[in-house]
Amino acid sequence: TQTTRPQRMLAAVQKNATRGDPRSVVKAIDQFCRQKEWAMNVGDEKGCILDSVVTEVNPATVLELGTYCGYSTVRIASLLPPDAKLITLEFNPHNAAIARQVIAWAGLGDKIQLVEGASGDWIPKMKEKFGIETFDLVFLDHWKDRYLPDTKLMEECGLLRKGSILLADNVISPGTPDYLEYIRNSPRYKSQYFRSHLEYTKAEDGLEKSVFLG
Ligand SMILES: CCCNc1ncnc2c1ncn2[C@@H]1O[C@H](/C=C/CNC(=O)c2cc(-c3ccc(F)cc3)cc(O)c2O)[C@H](C)[C@H]1O
Ligand SMILES: [Mg+2]
Repeated sequence: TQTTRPQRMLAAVQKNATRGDPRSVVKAIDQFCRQKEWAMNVGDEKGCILDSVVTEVNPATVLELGTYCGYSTVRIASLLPPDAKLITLEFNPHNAAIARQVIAWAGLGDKIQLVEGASGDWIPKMKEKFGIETFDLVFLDHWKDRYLPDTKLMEECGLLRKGSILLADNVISPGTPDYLEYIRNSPRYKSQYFRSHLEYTKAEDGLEKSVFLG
């Protein structure tokens, strides 16, 4: 029977990456997407911007919205300090199952908590279920029309503190107009656009980095 793209991506990781070596997992997925099949991972070019933000913030707590196959999950977790925690939300069970295996192959299981469920349901439970006070860094990469409602929900749930960083993928392609309008005009955020390209293509895309001012 026909395999899915996430399954083929996982097979490429298991074939070409070294167990326990997160950067080789990232490299294997990028090669698969460049040489075999495009997939909506943040990719190598925007990934370098993501790396620089993660390194600069050096977060103890990270939330990722939209795991998909775990590419950015592994990329972020590979740069975290020893006791840091990354919680990633994925509501599609098939994607979650693939991502768990990608994360395991990278050997990052103890840094990453993959929660299978919808952001709207789980953001309000972060404190009680995971003992999280606030997030130092949030990476938004799920459905583009959910960036704004979920950001407002995180504000309401007190999950952002003065200095928390929001990093949003795809603010140009596919685009997140309502989120950009809000975050760039709100006095509660200071935003910066990092121009880049849509993963594995020459089309424009970029990441919006926003600091919550409290
Ligand atoms: C109500 C649920 C909300 N809460 C949720 N809670 C938990 N998990 C959620 C929630 N909403 C979604 N997810 C999961 O996150 C993933 C979804 C990711 C979505 N990403 C894109 O659509 C995209 C498109 C392009 C693109 C660009 C150009 C093109 F031509 C084509 C494609 C590029 C990109 O870099 C992109 O990230 C995953 C598939 C999905 O199950
Ligand atoms: Mg994306």
